Amino acid sequence: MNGHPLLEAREVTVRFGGLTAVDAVSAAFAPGELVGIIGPNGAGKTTFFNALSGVIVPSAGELFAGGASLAGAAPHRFAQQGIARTFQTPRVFAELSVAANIDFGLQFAGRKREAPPLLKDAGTILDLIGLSAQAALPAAAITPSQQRLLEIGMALATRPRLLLLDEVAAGLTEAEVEAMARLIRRLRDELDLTVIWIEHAVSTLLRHVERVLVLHQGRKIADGLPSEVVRNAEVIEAYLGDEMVEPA
Ligand SMILES: Nc1ncnc2c1ncn2[C@@H]1O[C@H](COP(=O)(O)OP(=O)(O)OP(=O)(O)O)[C@@H](O)[C@H]1O
Repeated sequence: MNGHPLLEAREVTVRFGGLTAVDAVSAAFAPGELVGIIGPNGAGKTTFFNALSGVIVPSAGELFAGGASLAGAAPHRFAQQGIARTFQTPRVFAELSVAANIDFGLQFAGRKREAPPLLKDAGTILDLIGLSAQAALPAAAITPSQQRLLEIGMALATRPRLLLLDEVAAGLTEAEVEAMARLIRRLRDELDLTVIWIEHAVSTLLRHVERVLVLHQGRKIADGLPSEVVRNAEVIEAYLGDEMVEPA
C-alpha cells in the first residue's frame, strides 16, 4: 500500500437534516490493525461505519483507500478496495443453505486477489468460522449467533483487506463472545486483515483490541491504547449515565 493507510477518514461529517451524526471525524487505519470503536448510544458509530463502507455518502470530508480518494464512489468501489462489513442485524439469505450464502459472497471475491488457503472455497471458509456441520441447513434454521458467524463468512468470502464488524458479539453468551474474539484475532493474524470492530459491550472490546476510538455525540473524543482511553476524563464523562467503562 506504498506506506499509505489502508483506509483514511479526513474530517468526515454525516448530517441527517439538522442532526450531525458524525462530526468531522478523522482516523487512519493501517494494514493489520485491530481497532475497536466504542461510544454511548447514538454516538454515531454505525453511521461512521456506513460512511467507511460506502453505504452512505458523507455530507463533508473525504475517504481515502491506499491514498486514493473515494469521493463520490459507489459502494461496489469500496468493495473493490477490499472493504467488507457486517450489519447490526445479520443480513443472510434465510432460505438459502449456509454453504450457498458463502457461495454468494465468493461471487464478489476480487479476481485479482490471490485467495489465502483459509478462504480458498466455501468448505475452507465454513471450517474457519466453525459452521461446516451446518453447511446444508437453510440459514433460517441456524441460531442467531451462528447467523452472525455466517455473515462474517460471507464478508470473508469477498476476500477483503479490511473487515468492519458491527456489534457481532451482541446477544451472544460469554463463551460465544470469547470464541468470537478468538476468531477475530485469528482473522487478523492469519489473513493479515485489518479489523475495525464496533461493540456495545465495552469491557469485552477493550480486552481484545489494540487501539480504540471513542465517539461521543458524533465527535471523536479519544483514539489510543485501551489502557489509556479508559483513563481519559472526557471518555469517563461521556459514559456517565450510560454505562461505565470498566477497567480492561
Ligand atoms: N438514517 C437516519 N436518519 C436520521 N437519523 C439517523 C439515521 N441514522 C442514524 N441517525 C441518528 O444519528 C445518530 C447516530 O446514530 P448511530 O446509529 O450512528 O449511533 P450508534 O453510535 O451506532 O448508536 P447505537 O450504539 O445505539 O447503535 C442518532 O441520533 C441516530 O438517531
